[in-house]
Amino acid sequence: MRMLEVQDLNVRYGVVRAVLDASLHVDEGELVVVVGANGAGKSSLLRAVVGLNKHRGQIEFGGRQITGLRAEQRVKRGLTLVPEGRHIFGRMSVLENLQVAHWGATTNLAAEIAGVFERFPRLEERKHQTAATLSGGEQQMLALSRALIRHPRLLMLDEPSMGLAPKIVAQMFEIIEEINAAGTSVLLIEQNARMALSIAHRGYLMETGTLSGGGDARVMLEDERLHEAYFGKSAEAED
Ligand SMILES: Nc1ncnc2c1ncn2[C@@H]1O[C@H](COP(=O)(O)OP(=O)(O)OP(=O)(O)O)[C@@H](O)[C@H]1O
Repeated sequence: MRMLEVQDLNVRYGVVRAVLDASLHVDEGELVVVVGANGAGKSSLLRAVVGLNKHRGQIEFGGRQITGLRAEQRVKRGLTLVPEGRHIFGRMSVLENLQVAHWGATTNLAAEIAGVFERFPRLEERKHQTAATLSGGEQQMLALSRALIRHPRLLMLDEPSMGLAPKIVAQMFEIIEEINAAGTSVLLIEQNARMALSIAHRGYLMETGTLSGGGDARVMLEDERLHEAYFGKSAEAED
């Protein structure tokens, strides 16, 4: 079943056309990645899908049009974005961040928090620590947990590897793969193209606002044309 279907999406900021007629889809259970350079329009695409950017085009989620819905209505339907820069509440503790993320949900808070701590024991050790004092990797775990505590149907992640050490990046990708294997559909946006494609089912390439590809991620990994432009940096990081 189609989880997300985006057709002819356009985002512009004044005269800057950040996303040009972009079409993509994510099927239920899929892990799909959009790779591309800095400024290619990847964040603008995700922000439009969740309703944070003005946009033109069609967006269907779970078989229903969501194009006219506001961001909070889209989130209620199960669409969640973990934005670049993480967006956690720095002055609140880990526990408080999780409590706030759960507001309005009908599930049992204690059970949900226990679930988070089972997945991320590191967060339990630091549950009373102020979020701003966590390491980059721990902050990313907290941001992910804040999204997962609401059991999204589609988890969208904007550059989860940003600013993290290579070892932590590898852990983060493992966690994303696990979340997807446990049944959550994932749309991931990454500059770390090699690693992202190595965990994805399918991949798209974004270049100056234009989206292409959409095929098997393993085939993209072997595509010579992508090697020089997009895999160099991640190859260095692995050395
Ligand atoms: N609020 C804004 N106002 C004006 N221009 C913007 C705004 N946000 C983004 N842009 C421009 O739109 C283009 C796409 O930016 P976007 O952040 O979507 O790219 P990206 O692929 O996510 O890049 P990065 O990985 O650097 O975040 C860029 O040229 C950027 O300068």
